[in-house]
Amino acid sequence: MRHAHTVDQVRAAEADLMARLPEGTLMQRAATGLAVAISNFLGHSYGARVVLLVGSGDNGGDALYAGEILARRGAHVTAILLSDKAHEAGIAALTAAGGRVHPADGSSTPATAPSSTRLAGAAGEARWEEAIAGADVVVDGIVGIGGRPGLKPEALAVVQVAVDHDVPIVAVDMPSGVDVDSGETPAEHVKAAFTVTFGTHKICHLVDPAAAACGPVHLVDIGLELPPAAVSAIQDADIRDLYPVPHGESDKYSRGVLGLMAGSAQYPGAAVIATSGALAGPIGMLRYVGPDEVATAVRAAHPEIVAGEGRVQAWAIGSGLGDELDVAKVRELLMSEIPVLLDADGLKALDDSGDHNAVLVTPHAGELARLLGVARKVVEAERLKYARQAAERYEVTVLLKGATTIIAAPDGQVRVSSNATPWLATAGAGDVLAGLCGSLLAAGLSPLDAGSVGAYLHGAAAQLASADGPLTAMQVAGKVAEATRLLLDLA
Ligand SMILES: NC(=O)C1=CN([C@@H]2O[C@H](COP(=O)(O)OP(=O)(O)OC[C@H]3O[C@@H](n4cnc5c(N)ncnc54)[C@H](O)[C@@H]3O)[C@@H](O)[C@H]2O)[C@@H](O)CC1
Ligand SMILES: Nc1ncnc2c1ncn2[C@@H]1O[C@H](COP(=O)(O)OP(=O)(O)O)[C@@H](O)[C@H]1O
Ligand SMILES: [K+]
Repeated sequence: MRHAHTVDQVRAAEADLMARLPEGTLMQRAATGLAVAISNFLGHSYGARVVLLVGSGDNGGDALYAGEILARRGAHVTAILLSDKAHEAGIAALTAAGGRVHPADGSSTPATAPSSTRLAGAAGEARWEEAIAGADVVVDGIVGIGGRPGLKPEALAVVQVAVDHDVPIVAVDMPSGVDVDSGETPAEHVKAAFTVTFGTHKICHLVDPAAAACGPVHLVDIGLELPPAAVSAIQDADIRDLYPVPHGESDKYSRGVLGLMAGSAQYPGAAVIATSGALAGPIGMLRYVGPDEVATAVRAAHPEIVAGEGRVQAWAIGSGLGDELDVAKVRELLMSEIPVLLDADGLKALDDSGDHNAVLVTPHAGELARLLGVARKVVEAERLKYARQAAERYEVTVLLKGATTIIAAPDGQVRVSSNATPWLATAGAGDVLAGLCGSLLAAGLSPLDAGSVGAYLHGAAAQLASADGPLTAMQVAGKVAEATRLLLDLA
């Protein structure tokens, strides 16, 4: 897993470590990692044109010290101060290494800047706009974990010049302006080509919409000792750890039997597609329960299935169920010992009485909004918050679908999966996911593991099916086995 911590957790860990190290050590570690990442990105340091956007805090300090390192390796480094306050020692270090310092108001000397700044500003001739327009890279050291969401007008104006001239922006710790602890982006923010962060990931690196503004995230180890993560992102290696691989003693029953209630006269295809997803998962057998004509269609597409009720280890209920939903029956199943996955129409059977065993629900933002009685766009803007809220209120594990899929358990654990391709946003893709996650539940995984492994395999299969082009839901299902094989290293 890739772990993310809250700002409070990071500050506490930093305070612990700083108490044991000489002053400035952590910032030097951060700045060195940042300088290395920038020079790797550029392919060279000598002669590179680097512009630093420097805010009032230590995030700007990181940028200034990284600028110093790059300047000593022959880069032309210009710092633009966006605040009257800036990291004085960092400014002194940069100017001593030959870097230039400008205020953002177009003059060459900030009236209230430290004396070291004024000297350097007088030496620097180029106006800041020209410096940005001609830069190979702009370093966003405006704000870090101490930042409030949004950019002040002067910062926005400077960032806009970089955007207008297509200059890539490297975010220090995170793109300035995003909400660090929620991944929300309620106001203007930087959109980075990549992000260099320190000590641990922060929630904004893993949760959209902020995650999308980070680009690839490089983690620099600065030696922090951290508590359990607030949010974790599932990775390739986690599939090897969590996937229920059959062994010599396995038979079709012990591998798990899934009961599927999906499809209707109106949406018969959903049952066929969900079955494809389920059979591509780890179960030994699938029992389809639904209208005869849909069962016939499912059997025609998948002769492996068994139609009709029988013993199962989990239920997947809801994809394309339409008017076939039998709320009383579903509620009865929810109260049994058997884990249940609820998707699409099946979500209508959920109540917040807490009278149920292990439940995984798989809504998209619109369905989650209906469950919580809020507008869809509100959920889209605060995805983590609402996934957690629904998990707590309904006492179920919530898998919120989207470019980044969030899986929130009622005990507060949160995982994310972000390996999907936008081509996956196609009708029926959710049915494949419901079948696959149901299959993992039936094979014995907890709702949290079933949701996170299912979402990750679904994303990996979509990448294989897409190869950067269009795909259909059935093609995604058709690639789940190959994705699983690759991730389990059985290829
Ligand atoms: N604490 C440490 O030991 C380390 C901190 N590091 C760096 O320090 C950063 C945190 O530094 P700080 O705590 O100084 O906080 P920031 O550098 O995030 O800046 C906070 C300052 O910015 C102002 N501010 C807040 N929101 C703003 C906005 N939207 N627009 C403009 N100004 C705004 C605040 O008034 C405050 O003075 C980290 O993100 C990381 O880059 C690293 O050097 C690693 C070690
Ligand atoms: N922009 C996106 N990038 C990557 N994956 C996405 C994106 N939008 C949606 N998805 C994924 O596509 C699937 C769509 O599921 P869903 O909305 O339930 O569709 P349907 O109900 O038609 O099957 C989900 O797995 C979701 O996570
Ligand atoms: K930043």
